[in-house]
Amino acid sequence: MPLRIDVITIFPDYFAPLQLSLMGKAQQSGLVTIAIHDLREFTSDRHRSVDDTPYGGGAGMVMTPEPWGQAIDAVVTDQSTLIVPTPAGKLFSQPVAAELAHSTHLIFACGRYEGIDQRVVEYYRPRIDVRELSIGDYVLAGGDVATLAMIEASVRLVPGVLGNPESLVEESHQLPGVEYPSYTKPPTWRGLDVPEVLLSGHHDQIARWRAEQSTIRTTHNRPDLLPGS
Ligand SMILES: COC(=O)c1cc2cc(CO)sc2[nH]1
Repeated sequence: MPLRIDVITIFPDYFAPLQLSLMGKAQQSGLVTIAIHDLREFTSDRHRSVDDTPYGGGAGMVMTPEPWGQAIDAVVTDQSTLIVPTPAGKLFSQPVAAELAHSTHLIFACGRYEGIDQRVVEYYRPRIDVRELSIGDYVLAGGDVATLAMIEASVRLVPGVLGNPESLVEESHQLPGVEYPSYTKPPTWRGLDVPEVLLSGHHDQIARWRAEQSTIRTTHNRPDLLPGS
């Protein structure tokens, strides 16, 4: 059963990259089908408007609920998971990507402006799985880039998408923390040598060196990922 993804957005062109590279191949292989929908196709006024001023005042504009209701109703089934990217959401992570990779149908509602009228989430929550997700502690101009990131992170975990599942095995056995540094040919580049141990062929010494490098890097860049932190 291929994973189906429907993206609803006012910027369909943002999703052209999904036709490239790994994401493109995943679609050609039939493992994943991705459809992009222009929210304005679901408006009914002459100006195809999608936003209005916020109740309670405040800066910016809020996306009106009806076009979203029409657009989501056009694709939703009882197997759907509705994902709403928002800075206020739970933090997206590799475990969440793995969950999404094993879903049947994902609907991404890409908001812009100050967000989507909250009643859209309230309306679908009793009917299907609804997840408000952020991709990090910063604010983008809309949910489109967040959706691209979540789709890429999830689709690469769909069984069969990655030609070499070996890289997934390494990833999953990754010690808590960040990855060790990688090197390839040439052995010397602009006077800089590849660490000797990597050319030694001593696999247990290489494994030890890589574990040490991972710990050093994690301590320096991501102490929050160290065990017991
Ligand atoms: C890390 O930032 C996000 O995940 C993010 C998602 C969204 C949606 C926006 C407009 O509705 S702004 C924004 N930022």
